[in-house]
Amino acid sequence: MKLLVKSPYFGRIDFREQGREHTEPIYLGIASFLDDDQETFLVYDWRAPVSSLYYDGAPGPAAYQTPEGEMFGTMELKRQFVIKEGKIDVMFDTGVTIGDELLQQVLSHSADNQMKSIVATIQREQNAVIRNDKSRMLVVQGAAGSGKTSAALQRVAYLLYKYRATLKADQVLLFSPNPLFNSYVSSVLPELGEENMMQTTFQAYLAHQLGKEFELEDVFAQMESILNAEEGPWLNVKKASIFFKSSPAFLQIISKYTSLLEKKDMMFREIRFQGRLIISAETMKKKFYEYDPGIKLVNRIDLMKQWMLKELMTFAHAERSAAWVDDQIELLSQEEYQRAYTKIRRKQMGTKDSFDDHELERNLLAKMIVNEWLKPVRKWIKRLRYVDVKGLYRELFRNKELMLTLNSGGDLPEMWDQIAEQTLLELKDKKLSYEDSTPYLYLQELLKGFQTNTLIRHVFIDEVQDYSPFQLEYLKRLFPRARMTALGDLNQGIYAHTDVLGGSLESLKELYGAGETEVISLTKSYRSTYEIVDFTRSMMPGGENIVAFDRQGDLPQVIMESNLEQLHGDIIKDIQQLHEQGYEHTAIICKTDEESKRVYEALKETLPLKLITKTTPSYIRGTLVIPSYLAKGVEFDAVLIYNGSESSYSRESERKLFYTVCTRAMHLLHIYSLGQPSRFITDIHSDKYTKISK
Ligand SMILES: Nc1ncnc2c1ncn2[C@@H]1O[C@H](COP(=O)(O)OP(=O)(O)OP(=O)(O)O)[C@@H](O)[C@H]1O
Repeated sequence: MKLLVKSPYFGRIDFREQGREHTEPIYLGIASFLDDDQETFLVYDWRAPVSSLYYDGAPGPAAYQTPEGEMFGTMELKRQFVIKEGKIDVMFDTGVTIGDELLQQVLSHSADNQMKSIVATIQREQNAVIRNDKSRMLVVQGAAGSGKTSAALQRVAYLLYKYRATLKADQVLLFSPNPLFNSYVSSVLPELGEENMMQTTFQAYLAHQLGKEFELEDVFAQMESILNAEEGPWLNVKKASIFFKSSPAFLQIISKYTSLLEKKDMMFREIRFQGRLIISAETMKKKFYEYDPGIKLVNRIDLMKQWMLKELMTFAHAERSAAWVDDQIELLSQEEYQRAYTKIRRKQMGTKDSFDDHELERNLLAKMIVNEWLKPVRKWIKRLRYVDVKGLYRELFRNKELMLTLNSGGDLPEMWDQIAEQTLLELKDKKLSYEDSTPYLYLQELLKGFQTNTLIRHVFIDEVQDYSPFQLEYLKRLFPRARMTALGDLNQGIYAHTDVLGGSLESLKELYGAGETEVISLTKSYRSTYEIVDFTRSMMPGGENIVAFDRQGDLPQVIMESNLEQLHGDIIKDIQQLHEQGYEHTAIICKTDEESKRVYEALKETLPLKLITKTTPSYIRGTLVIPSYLAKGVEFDAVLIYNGSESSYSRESERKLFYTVCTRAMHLLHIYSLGQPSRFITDIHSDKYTKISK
């Protein structure tokens, strides 16, 4: 209710139902508002069935879906309002779906460090994304700035409204590209009067599962090492390794591997206590293969747990008479002894044992001490740590024959020996690279049982092009009861593994099957001015399909600098001018974290800069210095590319990265270049940008 005080509604449609004389004015707002009679709607929630008329239809014959079926009639008026502090600011009558005037107004505003809701100006194709609730998997492929994230968030609000009796905000989970992005989008749902959905990153999930055992490389560290690497053997091996380990083929290999392990070659970790062997790996292996081969691998491993706990009990029993136990009893302080005494008495209550007998007392204390000392071992067994996942994963890279068999005789990557060597070295150091983390986790779960989450009903994956097929398959298994909404843009696939998606998000259909998947394309770009979209789309093959929203601005500038001092001087002047012109939320986008830090250090005395790193908790309003890959998903009034030179952006694999950073600009794009500009720029027709040589 409070939400409506300042701005009670943003739209009005006059609708006459078929066969009726009376035309009803329908006001739309971010929530419903009823008259005192509690029956008459004065304002309809934007998510109500009738509200879809506003988003989908133009004046004339119109229809909308109701739970009882389709309602036909005529829309006689469609009006848009901007109401601020309870006063009508502007008002338009529109003929087309949603008039461009209001959108023009909204899009000309300044950028912010937090995303805004778009309910007043949702476009028809975005509405289709928001209200889609039929398919198990909804794939949204959309150009940069086409409103994918916006549509996703309004969709969450829509689902929470439509299924309010059964769906709660904590049953909806959004996977964001990075933790910063979580903060960027976290204001939208509260602005719409809804509780926020759960948010996480894939990295956070990996860290939760594997972070204790390994030093994990995160995706940003992987990116940083690739971007900073010189062309050469290391880079080639790394790329080949990423490509292979992210592919569906490797997923198959791991599945086959576990089938093979059902028959032979399982590996276990022996159990020792105080340096003494309790159960050897060989004994465990023997036991494992003694179970009925018809029993599934995971279940056999679980059966082993019971057996091992029993073995441990036998061991514990015998251990009570060991000399070290007597030593420990001697070492008990008066206080500990008293505590033990009370504890044992409590346990012994009602039995005939008493603490009066000296031998019995010793036995009871011994039992307690041994149990206490063996607690970690018991926990270790209960957590199935005896399964040697690391050894088994290592084996895949140590044993080429095995790998070839699992790959069904297919070719391994050309640089297999180097890939294997590199992987083994890292494992030895207890390190797990980003490309190994999901496969490793997958193997672990196949062996120990999948930890599924059945609470979550809707999973949203933003920037889905940044996930490997392997990771997506993994998420599908992790959330067996959830529907999935995947939003992405292949042109922004900036990570090395993203090529694996094979050039089309259509391949995502394979995840749940074409019958259960719907793909919606958003081709119109709203974020940037016409000039910026026209420039950036020229960088990408197929970019001509991106439609620019007609909001005029300056041509992008490409400023060629001959030395560092001059570059820095011009950037300082530029930022100062932008501030004077009222552009407050701007970014100097660098290629890497390393470069960002250098630029920040060089300019921070003169400019009020904020450095963004992967550990920064939230985006701040102001002038940011930010590495390319952390600028994903967000936007700025003006973007200054720190060095868009040929020496900095020349690898074909960096084209998408360059495109992604340039598309972060809403109103102005200034690309600085130390020396010759990147080929990604010079390939573009020169009338699409202003070239300035300093
Ligand atoms: N219908 C709309 N009405 C008003 N603003 C909109 C609309 N659609 C998109 N926008 C604006 O366009 C900008 C880009 O939207 P959004 O970030 O959702 O796009 P995206 O497709 O996720 O972009 P990218 O893939 O480049 O990160 C935002 O400022 C958003 O508010």
